Amino acid sequence: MSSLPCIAITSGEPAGIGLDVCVKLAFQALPAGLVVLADIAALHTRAAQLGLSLKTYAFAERPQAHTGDGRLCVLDVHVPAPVVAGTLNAKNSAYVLNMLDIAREGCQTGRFDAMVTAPVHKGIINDAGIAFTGHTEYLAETTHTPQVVMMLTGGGMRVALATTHIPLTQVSSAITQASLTSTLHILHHDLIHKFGIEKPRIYVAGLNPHAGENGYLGDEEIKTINPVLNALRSEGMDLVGALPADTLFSQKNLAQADAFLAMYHDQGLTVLKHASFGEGVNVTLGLPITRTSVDHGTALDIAGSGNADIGSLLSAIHLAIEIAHKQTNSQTPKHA
Ligand SMILES: NC(=O)c1ccc[n+]([C@@H]2O[C@H](COP(=O)([O-])OP(=O)(O)OC[C@H]3O[C@@H](n4cnc5c(N)ncnc54)[C@H](O)[C@@H]3O)[C@@H](O)[C@H]2O)c1
Ligand SMILES: N[C@H](C(=O)O)[C@H](O)COP(=O)(O)O
Repeated sequence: MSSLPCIAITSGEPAGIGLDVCVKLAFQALPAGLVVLADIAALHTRAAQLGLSLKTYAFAERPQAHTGDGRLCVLDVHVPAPVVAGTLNAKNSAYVLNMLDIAREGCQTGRFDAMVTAPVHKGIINDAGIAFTGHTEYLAETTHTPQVVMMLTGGGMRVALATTHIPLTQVSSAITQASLTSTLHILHHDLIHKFGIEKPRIYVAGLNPHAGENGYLGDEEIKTINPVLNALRSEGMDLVGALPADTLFSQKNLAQADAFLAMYHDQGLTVLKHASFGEGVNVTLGLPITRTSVDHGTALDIAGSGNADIGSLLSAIHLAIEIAHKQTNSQTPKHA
């Protein structure tokens, strides 16, 4: 990597606010070269709709430093059907995934140092006949990574998830001793290597009310979670729990935890997004590439209105830059 990381930004679902926040990015200085993947005509149309004077230049090998002077470096990806802000069209779903594939391949070949994703709409991709539950699972599958971990940062906390985009009825059976062990290994490893935390302390939630109340309110803590925590403690991991989820995120614990592990999506993300929505970052741990993302969805209700906040995208880019630098430093041979 040159001293200026090259970050690919996928603009996401074209009917959503991904294009809005990418246009707004042209007016923000950042310490990186940025390449926005989007249909260039759709990007200009959205800029005009927002009343912003956007200039673009085509991506060659490395983008120039992103100075916030109203220009964007764009890798043009053709969108097949007309783009209407706020109105989904399943004919454009393959385009959304195509941008992800180009960014992911670019990270794998070293063309890009990291990818940052603007939001996609899971439903419309499925409507197009493509099974899709999220970027996290899609990038795991397309990089042939058996397990990854979703973690969000924001509001002074990091919250990782033991399960991601599955129905609530499947959560209990999806948490096995093997999956939880692997999740904690990935989380522990990436807190050290991507976040520079020497000895991470991880607070782990139970699954049931009051962490199962000694088995009277559910036995996943006794049968699955606590045996895993005990085994990993004997490997040297600093783990606290399994704790009742309702008091897990107390101010006292926030001050002491490097990360929390929640058992399912809304157990953890409700708390984090309450504290930081609009500034948070979603990062996929365990991937062979660096990927961060916004904390919000496609917000079809405000697409094209000018009301989309760019805060989370900026935070996601800053974290991608930070991780890209850390990865480079850890790969640089130390000379005596
Ligand atoms: N990273 C991602 O790809 C990602 C993340 C979350 C949700 N989603 C997807 O987005 C779609 C819509 O999800 P949702 O409705 O649950 O959540 P949403 O985040 O799109 O919207 C929730 C509310 O927050 C507002 N909002 C969202 N982002 C905003 C921003 N940047 N500035 C100002 N207001 C903003 C919206 O207007 C809406 O009122 C779903 O398909 C969901 O799966 C994708
Ligand atoms: N669970 C994420 C969130 O609430 O922000 C979101 O659905 C995006 O997930 P992917 O990064 O897997 O698309």
